[in-house]
Amino acid sequence: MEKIIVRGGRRLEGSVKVEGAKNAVLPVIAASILAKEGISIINDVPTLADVYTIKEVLENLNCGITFENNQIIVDATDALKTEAPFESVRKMRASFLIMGPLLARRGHARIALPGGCAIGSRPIDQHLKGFEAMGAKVQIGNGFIEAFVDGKLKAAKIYLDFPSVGATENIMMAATLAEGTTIIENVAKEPEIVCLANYLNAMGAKVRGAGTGTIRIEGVKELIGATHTVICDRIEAGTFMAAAAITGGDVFIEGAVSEHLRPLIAKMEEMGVTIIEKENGIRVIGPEELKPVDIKTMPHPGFPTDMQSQMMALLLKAKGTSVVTETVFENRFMHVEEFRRMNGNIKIEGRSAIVKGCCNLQGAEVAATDLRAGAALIIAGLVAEGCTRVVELHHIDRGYVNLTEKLASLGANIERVIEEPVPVKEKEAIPQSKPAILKVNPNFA
Ligand SMILES: CC(=O)N[C@H]1[C@@H](OP(=O)(O)OP(=O)(O)OC[C@H]2O[C@@H](n3ccc(=O)[nH]c3=O)[C@H](O)[C@@H]2O)O[C@H](CO)[C@@H](O)[C@@H]1O
Ligand SMILES: C=C(OP(=O)(O)O)C(=O)O
Repeated sequence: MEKIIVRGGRRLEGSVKVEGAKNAVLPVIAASILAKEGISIINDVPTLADVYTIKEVLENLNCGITFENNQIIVDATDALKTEAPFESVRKMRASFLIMGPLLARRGHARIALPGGCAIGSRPIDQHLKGFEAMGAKVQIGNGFIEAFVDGKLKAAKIYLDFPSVGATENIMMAATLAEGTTIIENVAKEPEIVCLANYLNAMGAKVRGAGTGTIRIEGVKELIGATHTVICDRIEAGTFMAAAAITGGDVFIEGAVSEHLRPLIAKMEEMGVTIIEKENGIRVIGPEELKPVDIKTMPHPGFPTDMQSQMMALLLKAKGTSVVTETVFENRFMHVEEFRRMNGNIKIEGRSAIVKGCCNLQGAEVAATDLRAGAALIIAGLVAEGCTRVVELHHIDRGYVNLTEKLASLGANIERVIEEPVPVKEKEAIPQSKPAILKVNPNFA
């Protein structure tokens, strides 16, 4: 079984470079199928499992797509198929983002229902409400969602019940080729929405207001392929900020964009972390003692849910009690049980977690319950006594490129290995601190 093994106690120092953002590149790749003419060149694409998944989804739709040297080239000019099977949607919910572009370009899409996942049930009602308002007929059956439109989608005024990132993106993409001007209100304002709007506009779309609460999209006749560079990953940047801070380290995070990280910077400063904002990144200097803070996750520009678990790791080392409230996903506290294995003192009360800091974290065998939880357990492992072994690494590979290597380059004692299960009898003879490491995974060596 593959594991990441962290031995706590090292201070992180040095410089680390952030990749292109997963949550920006996935909708951009989905949007590339809107181009009936010309190719799209997408730069700074991270080599993540999710990127390979969406590449496969596009290949199955009959797109030409190559991925080399962090660049994706998409040729969607041939006739597109309009069906995405369960396999691709099951692996990654963001596959559903092809629904809007397919409806706009082909007037039909049949996509397997995404289903729930570890962090919550994650319905798609707001996406569908938008498509229906634009004239699509939607039906659900046999595990699929099928949507049709007679002729072209028609512009509509749509008010989202919640500023859903995915619904904003899907409806925005669908509206680019609709007849008339669509207005979407109460939309998500995340930097990834702005990144997608910029790409759509480079393709010839007329999208205005991305980054504010209302987006207006004047439909155009057709879109052509364009070149686009995706923004830096603010969540990967935030993960390194937390890792630097918890070890009392001094790390420069190259590529981190301060404007995208305001809520995190504010909370870290409240905790006593020194943040120096530079043009090409952020320097983070951890204090000797972290102060407790309360956190409530909210849509952007509120505190990001995707940083909640990494921040909880940090709060476990703060001197005092903090309250973390999760308002975006109903079930995003799965990591609490894993922190408890590491001697974390956390109590859940409804949507809040009461974190009693300054506990003596201890290394343990723990499981990544989602990609950010995996990163959070590694962060806790950096300061835990002894050895932390993190399993279920496929989650981490969805969202982080070479996380182990990057942390090791900053001085962490961390490695990714394949360990074979030790038979029960032998297990008794092997001391816990010496794992039976058979080989280091060559892909991550
Ligand atoms: C690939 C990607 O970009 N993923 C991000 C995106 O996910 P995603 O786009 O799935 O997240 P949403 O913003 O849509 O979801 C936020 C909340 O709205 C609810 N909801 C959403 C759609 C809908 O039709 N109905 C509904 O009730 C969800 O269940 C959830 O409780 O934004 C999340 C919130 O910042 C991040 O955690 C994810 O990392
Ligand atoms: C929840 C996340 O991603 P996704 O929406 O792709 O599951 C995340 O990036 O933390």
